[in-house]
Amino acid sequence: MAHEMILVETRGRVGLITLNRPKALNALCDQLMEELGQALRAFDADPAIGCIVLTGSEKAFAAGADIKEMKDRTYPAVYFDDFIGKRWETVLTVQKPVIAAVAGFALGGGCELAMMCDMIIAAENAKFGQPEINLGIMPGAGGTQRLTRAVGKSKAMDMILTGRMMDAAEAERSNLACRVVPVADLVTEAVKMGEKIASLSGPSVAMAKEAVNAAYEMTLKEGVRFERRLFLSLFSTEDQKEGMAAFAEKRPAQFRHR
Ligand SMILES: CC(C)(O)CC(=O)SCCNC(=O)CCNC(=O)[C@H](O)C(C)(C)COP(=O)(O)OP(=O)(O)OC[C@H]1O[C@@H](n2cnc3c(N)ncnc32)[C@H](O)[C@@H]1OP(=O)(O)O
Repeated sequence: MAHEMILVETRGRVGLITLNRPKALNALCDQLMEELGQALRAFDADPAIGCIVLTGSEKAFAAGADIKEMKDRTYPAVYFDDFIGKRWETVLTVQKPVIAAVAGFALGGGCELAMMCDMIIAAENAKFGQPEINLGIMPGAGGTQRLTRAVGKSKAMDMILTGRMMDAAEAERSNLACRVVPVADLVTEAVKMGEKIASLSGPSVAMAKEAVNAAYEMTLKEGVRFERRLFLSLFSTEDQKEGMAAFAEKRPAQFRHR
């Protein structure tokens, strides 16, 4: 399907989605979020794709929800439209890993969207923030929860209550980003990481992702039990037989994602 606000391409087994609304710094309007949801669902359903990279421009990953679009909305309108919920959370339903490759501003909903992904690679110029407080609102797409889990209460309070931005080095130090790379290398590095993941067994990658994400929602005991169930179930896959046989035979594994 044709998209106006995102670019969709494939690089080997990696699906690359680029937010492409440069004049508005990739502000996340309803249409953009609909298009993003469609692209994510399509890549998730495509057996030729093993990992997804989501990126923006050099200046902005995304400067948040579209303030001009939402400023005159009423409470009944946002309530009955399930504003945020139904359009924003598709990324959370994707079984394949999603890497956020962030350059420039990742603010408000932009930071929240990046945090909904499975990991964040930051370019050296990345700036993360939850500046909603300056607009007389607060984060509404998971920022108070995911930022707090990532960087801890004190730093999350600092950012959310003052609107202060965090640069890439601080984001890596604070566990918000898994690595920092030069701006010019961002997409190449993210795709390289995506290709590595996509070359591995699809079922084990998807289940490992599910188990790590479960750590946010379960007690340690429940999470370990959940992990054990998934781990044992992988002995029913061809890829487990192939991966272990390849090790024993000292040759590279040929995973078939089943
Ligand atoms: C999801 C929720 C519930 O959590 C809510 C939110 O996300 S609320 C939004 C939170 N984000 C912000 O408050 C950031 C708003 N933007 C800025 O503060 C600045 O634009 C900046 C610091 C990111 C960049 O500043 P600068 O380089 O000076 O560029 P600008 O001239 O300000 O912006 C260029 C152009 O983009 C438009 N723009 C930027 N952000 C948004 C936005 N979030 N929504 C709509 N439009 C946005 C800006 O208006 C400019 O366009 P023109 O007015 O020149 O046409």
